[in-house]
Amino acid sequence: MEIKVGLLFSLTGTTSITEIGQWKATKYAISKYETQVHSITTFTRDIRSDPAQAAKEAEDLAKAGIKIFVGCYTSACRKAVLPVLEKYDCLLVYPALYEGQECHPNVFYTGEVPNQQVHTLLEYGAQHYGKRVYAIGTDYVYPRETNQQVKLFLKGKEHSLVGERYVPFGFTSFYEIFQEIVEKKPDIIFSTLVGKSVIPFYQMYKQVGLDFNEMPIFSPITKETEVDVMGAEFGEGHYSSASYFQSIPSIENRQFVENFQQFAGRKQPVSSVMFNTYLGTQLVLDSIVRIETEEFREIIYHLSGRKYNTLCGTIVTDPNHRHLSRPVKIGRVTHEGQFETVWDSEKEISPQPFKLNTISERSYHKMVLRNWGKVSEEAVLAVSSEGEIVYQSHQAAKMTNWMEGSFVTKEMLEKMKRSFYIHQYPGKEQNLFVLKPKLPSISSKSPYVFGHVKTVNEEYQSELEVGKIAAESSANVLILGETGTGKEMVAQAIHNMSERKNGPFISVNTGLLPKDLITSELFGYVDGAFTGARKGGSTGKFEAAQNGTIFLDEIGDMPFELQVTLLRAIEDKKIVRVGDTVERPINTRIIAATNRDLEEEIAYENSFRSDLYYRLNVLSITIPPLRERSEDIEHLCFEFLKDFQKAYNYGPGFIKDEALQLILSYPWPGNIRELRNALERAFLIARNEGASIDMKHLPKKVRSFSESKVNKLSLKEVEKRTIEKAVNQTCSAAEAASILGIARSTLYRKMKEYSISM
Ligand SMILES: Nc1ncnc2c1ncn2[C@@H]1O[C@H](COP(=O)(O)OP(=O)(O)OP(=O)(O)O)[C@@H](O)[C@H]1O
Repeated sequence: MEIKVGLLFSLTGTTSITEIGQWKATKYAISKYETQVHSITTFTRDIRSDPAQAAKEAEDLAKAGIKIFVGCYTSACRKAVLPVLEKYDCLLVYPALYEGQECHPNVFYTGEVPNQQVHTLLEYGAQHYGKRVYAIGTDYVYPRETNQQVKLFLKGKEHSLVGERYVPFGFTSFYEIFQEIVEKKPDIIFSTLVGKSVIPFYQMYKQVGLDFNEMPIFSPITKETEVDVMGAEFGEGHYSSASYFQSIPSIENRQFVENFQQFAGRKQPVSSVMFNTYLGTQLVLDSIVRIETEEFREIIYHLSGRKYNTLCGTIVTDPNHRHLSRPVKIGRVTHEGQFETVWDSEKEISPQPFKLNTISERSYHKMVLRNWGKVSEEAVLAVSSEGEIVYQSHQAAKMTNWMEGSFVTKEMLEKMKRSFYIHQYPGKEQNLFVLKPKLPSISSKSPYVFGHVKTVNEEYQSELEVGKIAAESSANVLILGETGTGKEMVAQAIHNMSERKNGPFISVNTGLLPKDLITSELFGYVDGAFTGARKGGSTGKFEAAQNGTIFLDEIGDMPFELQVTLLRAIEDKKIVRVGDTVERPINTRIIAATNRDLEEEIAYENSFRSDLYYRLNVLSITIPPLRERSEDIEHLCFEFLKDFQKAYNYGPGFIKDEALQLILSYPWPGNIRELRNALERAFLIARNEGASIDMKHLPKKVRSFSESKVNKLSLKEVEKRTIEKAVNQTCSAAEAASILGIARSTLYRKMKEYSISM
């Protein structure tokens, strides 16, 4: 008899580390039949961890007359080939542990289902480590579905899920997740990560200093193959469960491992996923040979209810849903990278692929929600009619700290209403909530006041404490902050609160002055000092600020060669007018400001004198940009509205909720100045209409911001890649900066931001 078998495995792609071993196991099982009278031809297709590729390859082979398939490790790939199996009357041996919830007539399932593998693991974890579980998984069907069952299981046992995170296929940067794990202090970590993400996850576990004796990882997936790739030192002490481990000490198993490694390569680890693949292939080939047909219904019928003695004990094919009853073991990784059995069911555990009272049955349009939640920065929450949280977008989880699967109590709802603006979209089976954080209202938290500057932001408040110290002394002050953050207002407040308050406050923007006029503006000049000089000469700003304060704005823009003159004046407390020889004493407090990073300029650009910097920077105040203190936006808006009402006699005193949300989420690159201007414009238009301020009154770039958020993210990505490319192509930062057309200091800053190294 001639048998053709299609092998659908990912020989490349993120899950290839597991699937290559499965592919070898299938070939090994088939090789056993090659000596018999039957000829078996295999057709291998690399499905590249990609469901669409799996469906395409399966269809191509099915069209060519292949009836028997083995493979499709991920549930996404399996689900993608089901229509092909139906259309061409084919059989798939699906040899991976999976989430259950399926009983397809064309599939023979030889992997473990959650009640066999996951529940046993969790039970063992609770008994030996504790009941608080943190779940981390790859973002696709198996982990999400498995965790739904984990939640049901935990709820029934009064255990708790303290964290639940999903990462995309191939994800590698787990640092932030480990920070969360450390914060939440679970007793065990339950991992359903698949593919290449498994390796950095276990490696980083060790690097961040976690202890497997305190908080081990329990994973139904991470087996001998993955431990081999990550290195035994990273796998050691963690747990998995399966029917089969390479370390099963029987003579038969040692023989099997020996023979298989002779076939597949000496170093090939053997895992349960591979054993299940070998077993499934062997059982199906046995049936075909016995009943002499490739007709899938006949094969299934022949397999149903059969009992087999295998290397891991007795296995029975369930006649109803074609999953296997089997014994299950829990193993802990030794320092040699093998599993030491710490628990053994000894008896078979029947498969229960269908959980009762499933959450997913109720989760209407869940996939749509999930996809939306991924691309959107909105905080989206779906709550079933019974009050269960059936879905949270990443943002929502971050904001609420709630868990999927938990129930919203009355208190939680109250708290939600206090903290968020809630847009509710009622559905048939569940309600959708979109949450937007409310800022603490002005009345509930009175702002910190420093002159005319008010803030509820704690970081800014502690900076302004330095302002109070400055007001009580005569020390020079350097104010740092982006344009429009209110540097001049802070300088004015320091002056007004100081003992010089009755003296003048003179503001000079050194950045705006023409280079050849800076000295005469600051220090004055005598008659005939230069062409065009006013008759009788003129006093400069320093003298004008006598007994008061001089505010030197944009000090970072002052030409390098003039900085020394300024330094001398500060050190000697004397000035000489241009064209004069007489030294005049000055009693002026200096407050300087800049939006540039002077330390970087000193270090990398050599465009600012360090001695001047240290003279000016006796006390420094850094004003956070508005995007980092969005809690200040609401009260600023209302202060501005009051100012405008006074200035224009009347006008709107309110901003509609939706417009306020937009204002709160916009990053305000021009800071308070931009906010004030935007609001003044909105005030005037709304005033004309006799209405409150609404979305339509805001400037277009503010209105279009929320739609462009996703693009903005990718712009950042593009920026990162461009810098990486320039850095990789060149040998020095100077060269890379010149290719990019940016200052070297900017390049260093960006490289730091994106963690790029030379
Ligand atoms: N705390 C505040 N409360 C109310 N208005 C403020 C506040 N801070 C700044 N503003 C307003 O924002 C605008 C910009 O402020 P200011 O000129 O002090 O900023 P700046 O940082 O010195 O700007 P630049 O860097 O461009 O010189 C002004 O209209 C000012 O009135």
